[in-house]
Amino acid sequence: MTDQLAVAVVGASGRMGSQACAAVEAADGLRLVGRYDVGDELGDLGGADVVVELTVPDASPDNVAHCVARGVHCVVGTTGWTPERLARLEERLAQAPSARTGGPVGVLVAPNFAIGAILMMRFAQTAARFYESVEVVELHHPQKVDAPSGTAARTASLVAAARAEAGLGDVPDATTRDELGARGALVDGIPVHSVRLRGLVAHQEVLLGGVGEMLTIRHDSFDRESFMPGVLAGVRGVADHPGLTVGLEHYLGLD
Ligand SMILES: NC(=O)C1=CN([C@@H]2O[C@H](COP(=O)(O)OP(=O)(O)OC[C@H]3O[C@@H](n4cnc5c(N)ncnc54)[C@H](OP(=O)(O)O)[C@@H]3O)[C@@H](O)[C@H]2O)C=CC1
Ligand SMILES: O=C(O)C1=N[C@H](C(=O)O)C[C@H](O)C1
Repeated sequence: MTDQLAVAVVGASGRMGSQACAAVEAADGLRLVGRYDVGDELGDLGGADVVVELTVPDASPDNVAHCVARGVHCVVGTTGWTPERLARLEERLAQAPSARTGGPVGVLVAPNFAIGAILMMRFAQTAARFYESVEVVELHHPQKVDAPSGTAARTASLVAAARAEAGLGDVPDATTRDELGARGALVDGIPVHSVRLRGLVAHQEVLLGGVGEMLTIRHDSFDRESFMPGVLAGVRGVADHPGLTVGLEHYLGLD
């Protein structure tokens, strides 16, 4: 029993948090030691070695700071981690005490835990330099509070970086009037469109256009079960990845 990894979930009553609790309880070598939700005192986190953080963008940075200050590794699925928030977290990690399990603290911020979504982002990154046009369409359940999705924002950033590295300029677009915002949000210059529809879970298309052709890269999460192997991979791997890691791909040999 003692060599089991102790895991606490923050946001434990939520759609993702409740499934993460069940996945941890069912996993070999893991022990669920705490469930925390809004209004709960995080305190010593039940003696957890690793916290899984699945709350809301406004709460996530403080929850993660609490874990880091106590030397507890953290696997973060919550969205809203802007470059500025990530930079502040890196500063905190540089001053963090050693983790309970030995060595420096690790934090994984994973915009998406589903393997297919990680591959979709990687494929889009690879394809980006070959296409003049690219747009991202993300489609989610209507309970989602943030737009665009963390996955879409991350995809757009990765694609924009790949385009810049290849010397591509702005995506072509003759629009001069868009009072209603019909052309979507621009993330690092890439248009991102958010759909909220009853019946959906989490879906994304990356549309890449060239002369006379189009490539569509699509991923669908039909069930939140699709995120759980990634959550568990994060929990098991975070102690071996000190400091800040953004994206589960870095735990999966996709570097
Ligand atoms: N990385 C990934 O693969 C995935 C990431 N997500 C992201 O995870 C996050 C959670 O999603 P989802 O489970 O659907 O959302 P839910 O709203 O279902 O769950 C969020 C939970 O966090 C609780 N909560 C709110 N504030 C705090 C706080 N300060 N401290 C502790 N708990 C708090 C909420 O309580 P209450 O309802 O009482 O306010 C709720 O139980 C979102 O940011 C979402 O985008 C979602 C799916 C996959
Ligand atoms: O809120 C959700 O549901 C999801 N959130 C994450 C995001 O914003 O990218 C991951 C996934 O898309 C599901």
